[in-house]
Parts: sequence; C-alpha cells; structure tokens
Amino acid sequence: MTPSPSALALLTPDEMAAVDRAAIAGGASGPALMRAAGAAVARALRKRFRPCRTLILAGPGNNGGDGYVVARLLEREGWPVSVAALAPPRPGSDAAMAAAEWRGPVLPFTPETLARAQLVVDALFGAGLSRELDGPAAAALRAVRVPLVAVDVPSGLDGATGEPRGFAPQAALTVTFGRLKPGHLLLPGRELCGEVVLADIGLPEAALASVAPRAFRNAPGLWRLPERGAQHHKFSHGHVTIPGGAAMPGAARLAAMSARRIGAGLVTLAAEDTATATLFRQGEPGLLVSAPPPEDLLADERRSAWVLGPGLPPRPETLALLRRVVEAGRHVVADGGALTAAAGQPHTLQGAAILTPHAGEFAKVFGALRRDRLAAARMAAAVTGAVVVLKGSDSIIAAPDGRAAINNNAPPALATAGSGDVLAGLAGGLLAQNLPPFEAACAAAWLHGQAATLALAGAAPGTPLVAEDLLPQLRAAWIAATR
Ligand SMILES: NC(=O)C1=CN([C@@H]2O[C@H](COP(=O)(O)OP(=O)(O)OC[C@H]3O[C@@H](n4cnc5c(N)ncnc54)[C@H](OP(=O)(O)O)[C@@H]3O)[C@@H](O)[C@H]2O)[C@@H](O)CC1
Ligand SMILES: Nc1ncnc2c1ncn2[C@@H]1O[C@H](COP(=O)(O)OP(=O)(O)O)[C@@H](O)[C@H]1O
Ligand SMILES: [K+]
Repeated sequence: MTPSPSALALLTPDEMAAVDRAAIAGGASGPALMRAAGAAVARALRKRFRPCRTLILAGPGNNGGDGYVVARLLEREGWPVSVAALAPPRPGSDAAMAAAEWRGPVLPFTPETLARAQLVVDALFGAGLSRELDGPAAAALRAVRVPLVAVDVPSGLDGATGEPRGFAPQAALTVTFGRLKPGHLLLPGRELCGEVVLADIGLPEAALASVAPRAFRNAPGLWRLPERGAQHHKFSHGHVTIPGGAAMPGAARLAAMSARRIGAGLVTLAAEDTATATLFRQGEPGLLVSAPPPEDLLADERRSAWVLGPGLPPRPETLALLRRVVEAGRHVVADGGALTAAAGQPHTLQGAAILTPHAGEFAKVFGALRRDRLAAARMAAAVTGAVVVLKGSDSIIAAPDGRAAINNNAPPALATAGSGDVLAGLAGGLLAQNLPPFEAACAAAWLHGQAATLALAGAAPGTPLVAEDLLPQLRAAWIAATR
C-alpha cells in the first residue's frame, strides 16, 4: 500500500523533542510513552535474539529511561539482565522513575562489566545528544564486541545528519519511535543503525501534526506518476530534447531511452555535428534525431523539457546553450558536463529545474561538501532556485523551499558508468509530463533504484549490473510505483 506523506515524514531530534513536548502538553503521559518505547525495544529484541547475558548501558536522560524499561521487561521473561549506568537520571524525571522500578543488578560502568555481556543494549544517548561522545561512554561503546541493539539511535550518531559526533557504535538493530530521523537514512548513519525498526508508541496524531516536517523518505506517496487518459496524445505527454556530443554519444542515448520508457511522448537527440547525427540514427527507431545546431530546436515551444549535460563537454559552449534554453523558458535538467561547466559559478545554473550532481560535481560547483550533506543540498537548492539531487547511495533531493527527500532504495551496483545518464533521462521525461521539479526528481530517483533492484532480483549480493540493464525494468518499476 502506498504510504501517506505524513508516514514518510522524517523528524530531526529537535523536531521529535517538540512532538514529545506537544504530546505531554496535550495530556499524554511521559512515563507511558517511555514504557511503550521500552516495550517496543524489548519486543524487537526478543524476536531476533535468544535469552543471553544482556547488559543495558543506561545514560542519564530519557534514552537511559527507555533502557531501564527494557531491562525490567526482559528480566520478567527470565533473561539474565544487568544495567550499567553512566550517570544517574535527574531526580524527579521520568527516567528516574523507570530506574527506580528496576530492582535487578546495577554493575559498575567498567570494561570488565562489558566483557561479560553477550548482548548490549545501547541506551546512553538518543535525541538529546548535545556534544561529541568522549570519555567512558565512547570507550565503552568502542569496546563492544557482541551484538549491540540501539535505542532510538546508536549513541553518538547525530539523528539530524547521519554523522557520528566523535564516535557511534555499529548496531545490529536500532529501534526508534514515532517517526524515522534523517540520520537513520543518511550515510554513514544508515549503515551504523543496522536493521531499523520504527515502532508506534502511541504519540497522539495532533502532537505529530504540530510539527511541519521538512524532510521525507523518498517513496511513492510523496509523489504520483502522471496519469494517461484517452484524451491525451503524444504531445500532451511532452517532448524531451537531449543534446548529444561526439565525445560520449552513449550518455545522451541512455538518457533518451530512459525518457521514452518513462512516458515522454517524443524524445529528440539533438546531435552537435553530422557524424553524431548519423550515429544517433542507428539507435532506437522510435527516437527522433535532429541535425545541428541544437539551438534551432528552441523555436518549437512544444519542446518543453531539455536534458543538458550527459556526455557533453564541460565547456563554456555547453553552459551558453544551457543559458539559452533556460532563458527560452524551458524546463531543464542539468547534469554531467553542464554542471562541470558551471564550476565555481552556481548562479549560472539559476533557472534550471533540476540539477543532478554527484559529490564530485557538487563540490566543483558549490565548494567542498560539508559533513551535513542534507544542509549542503538545501543550500545549493536555495542558491540556484533549482531542485538539487545530490547523488549517491543515499541520494538527497532538496527543493529551494527547504523540502528534502532521502532516497534509500538504490543498490550499490548502480555505481556504474551511464547510470547517472539514465537518472537524468528519467527526470527529464517526468518533467516533460508536467510533474513539478521536486516530484519529478524524487520519482526519478526512486524509479532508478527500483529498476536496479528489479534487475538484480534473485542475484547474489555484489552482482554487478550495467546501465542498459535498467531500461527493461522501468516498466515494472513504474507498475510498482502505482500499486
Ligand atoms: N520522542 C519521544 O516522543 C520519546 C522519546 N523517548 C526517548 O527519549 C530520548 C531523548 O531523551 P532526552 O531528551 O532526555 O535525551 P537523551 O538522549 O537521553 O540524552 C540527554 C542526556 O544525555 C546527556 N548528554 C548528551 N550528549 C552527551 C554526551 N556527548 N556526553 C555525555 N552526556 C551527554 C545530556 O546532558 P546535558 O546535555 O543535559 O548536559 C542529558 O543528560 C529519545 O532518544 C528516546 O529514546 C522515549 O522515552 C519516549 C518518547
Ligand atoms: N554506492 C551506491 N549505491 C547506490 N547508488 C549509487 C551508488 N553510487 C552511485 N549510485 C547512483 O548511481 C548513479 C551514478 O551517477 P553518476 O555518478 O552521474 O554516473 P554516470 O555519470 O557515469 O552516469 C547515481 O544515480 C547515484 O545515485
Ligand atoms: K542510544
């Protein structure tokens, strides 16, 4: 079933804290939420592990409070459980109440205690992480050699950015509450969390609705693919134009084939010279090929979407063509050569609809990538007024208005030449069908990952693919998105 946008919402630790405050202000009970959180962790843990010597590392805040609840519930079922507290909870807090209900062993927070555990529950810090992890907390987590189950996030992981602050341990399982955080999806956080379980702990809908989310997990439900009806004709499905150069003609061809398969009514490869035009004419029969120069095609206003960059040289001429197309009011996806041609001059990309840089291209255009890549992508979108797809295993799609989506369905086999050209073609094909830029970019990234997943179905981990393998999977990816 397609999830609703609110179910796809990602909340930062600060936003989650605001939800928590709104819930309690609205009459919810803090201790009851804590009991539900601890119960969710205990449940997830029982499903995956057999009873064994389990050590709960408890911090001073509510994350530690959840840990005391886990200890009590597991012990009640006969698990050998002990707690090592980094520091006692603040008197009078919900966590202090949970700690008071724990009657089992409390061991010193030492390496010897840790060495005896067969399973560790990391309940040191969650949403309240306020500084770098150091001292005994970091030393203890670094010393863990047995499976670790993280409460909310592995301690030290910044839930807003997915970056460790000082250190964060590798978890086998992370159980979080109410909504995922960006840090559960952004690398390296996604890998450090291990399996992620999102538990409903009964946070009231009104409290969740009191915070307007700015980030989302990218999936169908955040966008809808265009509909096709009897009244439509090929021109109403849009016309995509893709200039292609002699140096790397395959890149434009891959983009063109992808734009067609995602429903663009017409796709033209605009050759930069006659030899390239001859080559393009030997390609798919349904592709249109135009003789140079590509600028001549601007006279036809039905050519509403342009994909500029796959296989084009990073030269001033490429940037000049981009400016002419943008100034003619067309929707532009800028990729590859068009981005590199704008190195150090992000303002020259203003007016484009979608930019699709990988990390290297991003750094060339916008400067060195910050550790907080979500913030960096948002900054790039704000500066250019374009939707920015910062490509990678955890592609970030950021809109100029601050909305962002994180894509997490892309298998590593997508790291292969030409795969980015397919993505650019998908984005252009969807723009041509009148999807707004943010929706077109999000849908393109998801379909791209889904096509790769389908191409690899049943294959052993590590099986490679080539960009061409994505093309025959795009129809099934479309079907999966409309289910
Ligand atoms: N969302 C919800 O609705 C629900 C959330 N729940 C749970 O609450 C958790 C959030 O709890 P929380 O706000 O009490 O913060 P938490 O993570 O325990 O840490 C704060 C303490 O740690 C300290 N501290 C911080 N960093 C440190 C460092 N590097 N090194 C050393 N100390 C450090 C910090 O010190 P301070 O900054 O105050 O000096 C403070 O004492 C959340 O993750 C979830 O598990 C559930 O119970 C149910 C409902
Ligand atoms: N490790 C990875 N896991 C998943 N997807 C990846 C990974 N590395 C790259 N990708 C995806 O593959 C595509 C590569 O694009 P790009 O680097 O522009 O390649 P090219 O220019 O050769 O087509 C992007 O969509 C990116 O998100
Ligand atoms: K934790």
